Amino acid sequence: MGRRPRDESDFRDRPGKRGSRPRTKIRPEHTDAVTGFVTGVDRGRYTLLVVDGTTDEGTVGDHATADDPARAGVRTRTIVAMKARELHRDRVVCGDRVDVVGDTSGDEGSLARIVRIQDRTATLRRTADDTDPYERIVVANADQLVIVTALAQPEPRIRMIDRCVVAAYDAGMDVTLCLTKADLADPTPLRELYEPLGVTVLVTRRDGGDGTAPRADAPDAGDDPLGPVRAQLEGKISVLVGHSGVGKSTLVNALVPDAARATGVVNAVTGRGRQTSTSAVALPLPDAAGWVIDTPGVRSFGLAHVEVEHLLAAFEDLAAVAVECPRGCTHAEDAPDCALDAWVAAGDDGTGEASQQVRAVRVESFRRVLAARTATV
Ligand SMILES: Nc1nc2c(ncn2[C@@H]2O[C@H](COP(=O)(O)OP(=O)(O)OP(=O)(O)O)[C@@H](O)[C@H]2O)c(=O)[nH]1
Ligand SMILES: [Zn+2]
Repeated sequence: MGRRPRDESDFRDRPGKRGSRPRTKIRPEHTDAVTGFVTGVDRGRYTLLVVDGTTDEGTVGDHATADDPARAGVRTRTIVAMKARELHRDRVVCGDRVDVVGDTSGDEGSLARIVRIQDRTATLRRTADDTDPYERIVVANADQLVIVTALAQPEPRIRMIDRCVVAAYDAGMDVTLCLTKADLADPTPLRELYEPLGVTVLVTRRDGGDGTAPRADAPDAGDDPLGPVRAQLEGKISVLVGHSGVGKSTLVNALVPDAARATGVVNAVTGRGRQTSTSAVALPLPDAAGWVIDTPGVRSFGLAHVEVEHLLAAFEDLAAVAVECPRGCTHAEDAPDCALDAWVAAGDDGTGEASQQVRAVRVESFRRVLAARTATV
């Protein structure tokens, strides 16, 4: 098993010619830095949210002590920043929390400086293709990947979904599968394929009313037609991916009423059209109930960097079993003496553990995404 290939964030760790002498002896402390939450990146200009400590009356309010501008209920203001030279080639991505100094007023024409990238909880990565060892971080610190897939028009592509699942689990993120266009096809087969993987499955359909807005395919949707979808997004940072035509824009526009305007703000700053932009953008859900990160440029993930053991770690029950595997076990279907097979064969031992069939489906599902890691699409 190879080491995880280096990416840009490892740049500073690279030993110099004379050992590990740091690049700069003394780094400025920047004790006056505030935390920014990166909501957009475009051509070296970063759109950030910072905590706005003042109230409407101009006095310092409770929010001054809040430290995370992405948290629900925190009052924020938008600023524009550039990367300080000391960050070298380190990439700042959507979802990052950064230390920012300089003019953080957000006034027109103001430009602050990002001096540090805070530790990331999750990093969603992609490579250009599976043979490319160079990986790029696409989004940082997201809680879940929401894979938007149409049940028809276009037809769902299992292999693509599996690959997204692998990328998310490798990143340390949860997975939600949002099946759209339930008015055209039955969601049951896909639900049965993904629930054993620990994936939350949501279903939406075209609303019978005005015909355009989607609604959740649940009997108890209540007043809010997208209630179950919103509940799954609440308080979280969710990355949405999906192929063209699956209804992702329809969904985002329904969830974030001023999504078009919000992305328009980014355009105003950069003078660049949304359609040609391939960078991710974070959109706030109403009532500060979480964030949706739209990824217009990301249609798939190269998985060259994903290690089997890292992926396995996302399947806690299987990982516990696999400690009994022979050294270097691939855990694939043809792996000799893989402990997962013995676990399935043992089935229900009368102690109330999962039955043989449930175990078999679980292992099969794991092996399917494991295979998708290296299969060509
Ligand atoms: N029948 C049906 N059509 C839908 C549904 N949701 C969206 N559509 C239609 O599917 C088409 C594609 O929807 P979009 O929201 O533009 O899809 P997208 O994934 O954003 O695609 P791009 O804009 O190309 O990235 C549009 O004609 C929508 O009206 C649905 O639930 N049922
Ligand atoms: Zn094994």
